[in-house]
Formats: sequence, structure tokens, C-alpha cells
Amino acid sequence: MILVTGATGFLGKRVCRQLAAQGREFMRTSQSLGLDLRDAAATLAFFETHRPTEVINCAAYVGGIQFGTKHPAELFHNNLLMTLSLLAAAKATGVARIVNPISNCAYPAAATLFKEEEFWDGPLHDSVMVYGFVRKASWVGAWAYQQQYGLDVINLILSNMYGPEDHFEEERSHAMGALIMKIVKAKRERAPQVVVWGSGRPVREWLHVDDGAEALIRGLDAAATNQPVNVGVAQGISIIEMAELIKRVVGYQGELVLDTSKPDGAPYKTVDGSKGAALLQWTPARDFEQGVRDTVDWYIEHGS
Ligand SMILES: NC(=O)C1=CN([C@@H]2O[C@H](COP(=O)(O)OP(=O)(O)OC[C@H]3O[C@@H](n4cnc5c(N)ncnc54)[C@H](OP(=O)(O)O)[C@@H]3O)[C@@H](O)[C@H]2O)C=CC1
Ligand SMILES: C[C@H]1O[C@H](OP(=O)(O)OP(=O)(O)OC[C@H]2O[C@@H](n3cnc4c(=O)[nH]c(N)nc43)[C@H](O)[C@@H]2O)[C@@H](O)[C@@H](O)C1=O
Repeated sequence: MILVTGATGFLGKRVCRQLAAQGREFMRTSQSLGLDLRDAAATLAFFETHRPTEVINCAAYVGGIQFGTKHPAELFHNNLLMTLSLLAAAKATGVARIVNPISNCAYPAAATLFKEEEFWDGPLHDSVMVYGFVRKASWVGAWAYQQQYGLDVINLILSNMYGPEDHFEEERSHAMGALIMKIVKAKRERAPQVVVWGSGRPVREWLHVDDGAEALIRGLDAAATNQPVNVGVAQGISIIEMAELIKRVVGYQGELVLDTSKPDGAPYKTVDGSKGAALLQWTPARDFEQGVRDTVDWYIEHGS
């Protein structure tokens, strides 16, 4: 039986939808569903009771750039505890595979096109030092459990994701969700301006959440590897170009104004996904502009 942790989150919900559509049996858990993964004893008891054979680990304490700045100690504490509990419970109950997503912010700040062999080649960007570190630590933990106990964990490094059921909030959201929310509201309220944080120059690669979910599900059956593997297509867009695209899709006539008092974060984040594409036999199925349209439509219907 597959267990999806973090099943109520953005990625977890879409993984569950795809598993259901494929007719695969799975269980869901999350903090609000009753299992706090920071609690090692509760996590072990859950695994002993339900005996999952595979885990897709979508649980995390995470948010966009401002969330990371406001909650660094909680990011450190909560995510490390979750990783420790999960690995220990999986080892104790003989889980056959864990699929573990790692955020692209685990890559060095100075890198532009992220390649697996450069994963350790420099310091993380200050804005994501804590979250990038705890995700890196989840790979180190997986490696340690693999070395000592033979635990099979596949670690997939995903680009920034977007899509239906994302978070569309000022503080918590990543840039795409936040800007869709702001621009849709500005159009509705006939506001003359929308504030875009930072210089607008940072480049991000955007992965549709359903393409990311598909990659994770493929990770259940892929050949084992104890090295982190990228998922992406090496195509980025600047934040201001992305905001202009959202503006066009929404049909907003006002002005985009940069607030340079807000942080830019890492200047460039795109990934060389060639290893992941080969390992998972995966290519993204969703066109970026269509994906943005679908996300805007979802937000207008459900989120606002
Ligand atoms: N979103 C993105 O752009 C990207 C995400 N990723 C990775 O994907 C993973 C999921 O991210 P995302 O879906 O965006 O995150 P969300 O914040 O949307 O979801 C987090 C999930 O984790 C659960 N959770 C949080 N704390 C605990 C806890 N103490 N015990 C049990 N469950 C807990 C939440 O449960 P509840 O709702 O019940 O509180 C929720 O289901 C993360 O590892 C992230 O780094 C990687 C690249 C990009
Ligand atoms: C995937 C990874 O992603 C995160 O890192 P990030 O990519 O830097 O985060 P972001 O999406 O929040 O911002 C991207 C860029 O966009 C700009 N920007 C403009 N206007 C808004 C805006 O309104 N909101 C936000 N959040 N950003 C904005 C913002 O100033 C920055 O230049 C990690 O926190 C980490 O949590 C993580 O997992």
C-alpha cells in the first residue's frame, strides 16, 4: 500500500488525485488528518498499524520567500524532526521505497543551470539557507539509512511548482500563486497598480504541479539510486515576464510596480533534468502558458 504524507498540501493533493485516477490503492496522512510527523513515536505507531510498503513524502513545513524569512527556526525544527521520524519508522517497518521531493533551493546560490554533480558546490542563498539545508539534510539522512540499513529512498529535486490548488496568499505563497491572487483581485477591484516584489529580474523555472506529481509517482517504480535526481527542463522565465504573462491572461489593464525593498532571493533557478527524464521516462505534459491559464481559472472559480 502506498502512503502519501502531506496529502492535504499542494503537491500531496495532486499526487493523490493522480494515484486515484490510475486506480492505485493508497492511504493519506497529514498533520490535520491526525499524524504529526514531528512525533517519532506517533509516526512509528502509524507505520506499525498501517504497514505502508511505499511512501510518497509530500509533508513539509514550507512557503515562499517571505515565509522562509519569517519562520526560519520553525523551518529548521519542524522539517528536521519530520525527516528523522519518517526515516526511522520506514526502516523499522520495512518500507520498500520512499519517494522524497527536494526543493531546487537546495542548490548552491551561485549556480545557474542546476546539475546533480554540482549539488554540493557552494553555499545556499541566504533567503533559502534554512529550507535548502533541511531538504539537503533529508537526502543525507536517506543516504545514511541506505548505507546502514539498505533503505531505498529516491530523492527528486523539483523546480518551483504552480497549478490548481496552490496557495494563493500574500505571505505563504510562492511567486506564481501570490501574483495570480494579486492580479485577479486588482482587476476585480479596479486597482491601478499591482506590486511585484524585488527587481523582477530573478529567473525561475516553473513546473506544473501535475507534471511534478507524475514524476513522483514514476519514482515508485524507477531504478534505485541513492543520488539526488533533477526533474525539470532547463527553461526559466524572469519574475517580471511571468507577472506580465499573468496580467495578459487575467486581462488586467493596470500597472505592475516593482517593490525593491522586498527580497529577490536566488538570482537564477533552472534545472538540467536530463538524468531525471531518463530515470523516470518523464517529460512534462503541460504547456506553460496553458498551465498559467488553467491556474488562473482555478483560482477565479475556487480560490477567491
Ligand atoms: N510548492 C513548490 O513550489 C515546491 C515544493 N517542493 C516540495 O514538495 C513538498 C510539498 O510541498 P507543498 O505541497 O508545496 O507544501 P504544502 O505546504 O502545500 O503542504 C505541506 C503538507 O505537509 C503537511 N505537514 C506539515 N507539517 C506537518 C507535520 N508536522 N506532520 C505531518 N504533516 C505535516 C501539511 O499538513 P496539514 O495540511 O495537515 O497541515 C500538508 O499536507 C515539500 O517537500 C517541498 O519542498 C519542491 C519544489 C517546489
Ligand atoms: C521552491 C522554493 O522556492 C522558494 O524560493 P523562491 O523561488 O525565491 O521563492 P518565491 O517563489 O517566493 O519568490 C520568487 C521570486 O518572486 C518574487 N516575487 C515577486 N512578487 C512576489 C510575491 O508577491 N510573492 C512572492 N512569494 N514572491 C514574489 C520574489 O521577490 C522572488 O524574487 C523558497 O522560499 C522555498 O520555499 C522553496 O521551496
